[in-house]
Amino acid sequence: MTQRRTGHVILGINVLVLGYLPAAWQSPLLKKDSFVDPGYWATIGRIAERGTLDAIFLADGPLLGDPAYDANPIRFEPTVNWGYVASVTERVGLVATASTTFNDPFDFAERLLSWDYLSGGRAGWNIVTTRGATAARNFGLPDVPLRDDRYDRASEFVDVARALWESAATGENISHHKEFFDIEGRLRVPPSRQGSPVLLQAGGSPKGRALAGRVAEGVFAAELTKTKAIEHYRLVKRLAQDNGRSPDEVKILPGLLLSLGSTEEEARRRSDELHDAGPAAYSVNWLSQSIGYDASKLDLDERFPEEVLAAPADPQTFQGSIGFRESIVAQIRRTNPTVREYLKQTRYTGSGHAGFVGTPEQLADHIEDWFHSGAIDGFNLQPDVLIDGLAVIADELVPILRKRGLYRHEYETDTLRGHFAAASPTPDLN
Ligand SMILES: Cc1cc2nc3c(=O)[nH]c(=O)nc-3n(C[C@H](O)[C@H](O)[C@H](O)COP(=O)(O)O)c2cc1C
Repeated sequence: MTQRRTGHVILGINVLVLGYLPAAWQSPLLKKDSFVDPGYWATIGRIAERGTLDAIFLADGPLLGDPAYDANPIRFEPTVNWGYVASVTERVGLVATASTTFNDPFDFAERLLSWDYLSGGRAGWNIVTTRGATAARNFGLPDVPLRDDRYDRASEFVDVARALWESAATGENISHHKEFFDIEGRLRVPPSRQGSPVLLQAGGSPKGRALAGRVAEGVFAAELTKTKAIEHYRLVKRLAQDNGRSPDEVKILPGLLLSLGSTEEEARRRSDELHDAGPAAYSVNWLSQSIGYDASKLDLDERFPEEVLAAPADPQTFQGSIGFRESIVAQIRRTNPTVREYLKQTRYTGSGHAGFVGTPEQLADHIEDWFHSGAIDGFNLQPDVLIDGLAVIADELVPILRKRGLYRHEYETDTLRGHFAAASPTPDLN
């Protein structure tokens, strides 16, 4: 697909609190308590809005993260965090990740619609099913339910939430009696300016993609190569069509890890310095939990054994994300590195998500290429250190994209759903 597309890309920021690299907290621009400082969060919201960005995201799980592979183990609950940021911004969309495994749909639908209403119709929900026993133990379970069961509940959960949001508009009770939930009633909250929150989805297993095709208006994806990204882009858009929807109704937004500098050398130096300032075992631990194999047992100077790359012994009980795992394994198979080479490589190309190290001009080239190749509708950008990385996006990348006709000059709408609808339509899928 090489046709030139009309319209503009979508730009989201997965904030990851202080940034995606574990050394982000060492930035001289931060205070020791920035991650919980309302002033920090107001600044992030305002910089995003200065760049007329579409949305800021918060990835999340209901647990204290493990610093061995989680750069930001402590976070506020996302809807509350964004509720505060909504009060100091006007246009930027705000996306909160929340679990369908560990929430109650009535309570959650009411909380989300309340927040959506109060933000002026800027709320989005990133639907996830949560991985890992640590989260499960916070809810009285020894481990999370099996993946397919989690997605069955997710599917019904989303149906209930949507029906309840509908009830806010019609004033009629819903009567839902199915496998997971029994609900007779309606919400007391009024519909928001955009009707109800925008639905996003993250998770690339077959059931994850099926859910996206059926209900999601945006997908937060993990793509390491353009070829795979194009394949998955077309797959999810087709799934939407199979559900009687227009492919435009679901926007595909892979994550992209960023280290930016005013020259390529400066960007590489920044990336190297930040990586070197983080815990030595971080990338090995990250890889281990992402592929479901203890990578510290691998010989650093050997290539990855086939048994590590083959499908996880049991995809149902494998704790990580199938979507992430697939994209990492595809990358390893493509470049066939030793373990040491892979860990070095991922400094610049990303681990799970693709990575980009370079200048804002080069980043604009990359976005333009993937956009016109039909691989993305936009990116969910993930700066190494958020506070200055975000400023470079707003003040340097965005003006370049504008000059190239790839981004709008001002907000065209004031709701998140409006921002998505105003972006580029899907190119011809045939
Ligand atoms: C790009 C991407 C981002 C994700 N972000 C989160 C997240 O923030 N919180 C979470 O619980 N799960 C997240 N997940 C999805 C989970 O890992 C998911 O809850 C579950 O394990 C199923 O994922 P799967 O369909 O890829 O196997 C993400 C998945 C992908 C591919």
